[in-house]
Amino acid sequence: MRKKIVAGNWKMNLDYNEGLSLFSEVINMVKDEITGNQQAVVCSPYIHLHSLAQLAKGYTKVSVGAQNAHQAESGAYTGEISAKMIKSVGAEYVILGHSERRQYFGEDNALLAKKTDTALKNGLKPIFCIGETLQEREANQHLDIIKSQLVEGVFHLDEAQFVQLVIAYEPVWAIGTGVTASSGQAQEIHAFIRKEIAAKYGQAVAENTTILYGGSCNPKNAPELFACADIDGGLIGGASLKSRDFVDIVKVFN
Ligand SMILES: O=C[C@H](O)COP(=O)(O)O
Repeated sequence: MRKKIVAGNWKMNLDYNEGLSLFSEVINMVKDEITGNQQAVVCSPYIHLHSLAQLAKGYTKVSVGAQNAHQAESGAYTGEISAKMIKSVGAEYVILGHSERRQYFGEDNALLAKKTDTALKNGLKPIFCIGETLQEREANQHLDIIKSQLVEGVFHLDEAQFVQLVIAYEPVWAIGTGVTASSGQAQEIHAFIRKEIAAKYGQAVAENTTILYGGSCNPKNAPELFACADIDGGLIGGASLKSRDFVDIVKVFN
């Protein structure tokens, strides 16, 4: 049975104190309300990571992650943060390849392949994001785009490495727009992703890979999305900034 995960991506929001109080609320709600085996992951800005990891100690259903990591182990990269640093403060996950990193910071599949290698080498679990733009979908290129993101970004990994990954499908046109992919559209792509993983790593690996949906996911639409056979949770942006909404999404798997 593959792991169900709901990951919050705070993006560049919340100062230090705001982040700590939101996270404390999340922990308290998860402690009291989560009855299943699902995992809540909070991916915060770097400044919060150490404190959040301390607060999460002893709460096995809540983990902490970063939103990016550099591809190099260390060195003269002013302003950057390494995977080893992230791991050293107690984070378990790192988001890689988010469409905002691809769009605004020019991150391409080749760079993301290196970032994935470095994250894994340092014991972080990448939440590897893939997804097409509206233009690509309208041109009927979405399956090709998603396949190339997988092939060029993560299919160089051996099986032992690949099983550490979580994949997140985020159609770019659904991120922060209020337009969610329909459950049918999302399921179609998740099934496609699982089929590609099966072709590369075999059915057993594919069956055990957690594939998240992201893009305007909220407590209202999450139940229908998460009921789909190949959707194992969500990567949540805006709704993760409200403790009640985020935990209500986590609770879908109760
Ligand atoms: O990482 C999260 C996604 O970008 C989704 O963001 P959103 O829930 O605000 O649409």
